[in-house]
Amino acid sequence: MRTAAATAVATKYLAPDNAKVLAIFGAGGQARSHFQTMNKIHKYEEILVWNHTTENGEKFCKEISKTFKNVRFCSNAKEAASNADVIVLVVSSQTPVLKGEWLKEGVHVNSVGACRPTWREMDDECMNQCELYVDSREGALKESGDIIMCQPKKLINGEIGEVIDGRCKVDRNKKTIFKSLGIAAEDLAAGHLVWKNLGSEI
Ligand SMILES: NC(=O)C1=CN([C@@H]2O[C@H](COP(=O)(O)OP(=O)(O)OC[C@H]3O[C@@H](n4cnc5c(N)ncnc54)[C@H](OP(=O)(O)O)[C@@H]3O)[C@@H](O)[C@H]2O)C=CC1
Ligand SMILES: O=C(O)C1=NCCCC1
Repeated sequence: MRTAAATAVATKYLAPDNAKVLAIFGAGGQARSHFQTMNKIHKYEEILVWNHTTENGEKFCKEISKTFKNVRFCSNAKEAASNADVIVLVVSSQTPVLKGEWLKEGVHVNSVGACRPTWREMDDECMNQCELYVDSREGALKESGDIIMCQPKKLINGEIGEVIDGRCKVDRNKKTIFKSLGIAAEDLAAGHLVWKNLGSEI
């Protein structure tokens, strides 16, 4: 849940205000926790789901349709991506599942998978079309295959903490990526919340 909460915070600061369509790529544990947190940031009118196996994608859609009616499985990744204002990539892929040629103007992409230096989930065109924000510069330059392998070399616009505290200005009309790898501050914040809510139980 702390990973999905971090994505939701990044989306609050980077996505267009009037985001109406959310695309989720993937149908595993992270897809489920992201479905819960992303709905707290925008009132989406439609959710599009793409997964590399149709069976698991349709199962995930059926599950979330109990609480969100307008959800649709797309067997074609381009269809999901090209209609979305916000995209969440939560796949265990080693090669790109998202192409830059599919992206809408102003789209915000949350890249949560591809957490190893040799793994990709976005192609070079996607990387090069977007302004790039990360949770940690140090982590991103060591762990993100999408950043390490991108040609030409991709510059990082800022850390999300710098956006939140005002040191880094964002143009929400531009296409943006938040590259998430997970940082200790997220674990500390999650642990603190658990501790606070345990109250007199401990
Ligand atoms: N940034 C961060 O802080 C964190 C990142 N992660 C990363 O997020 C990703 C998803 O995690 P999680 O949901 O827990 O994992 P799950 O195993 O629960 O789900 C993985 C998803 O990826 C799909 N998938 C598997 N192989 C491929 C492939 N080759 N191409 C495209 N899709 C594929 C699976 O489809 P199917 O089941 O149908 O095969 C499934 O939808 C992982 O890469 C994980 O490392 C996880 C936690 C924190
Ligand atoms: O922060 C985490 O937790 C993880 N980050 C990337 C790989 C999976 C777990």
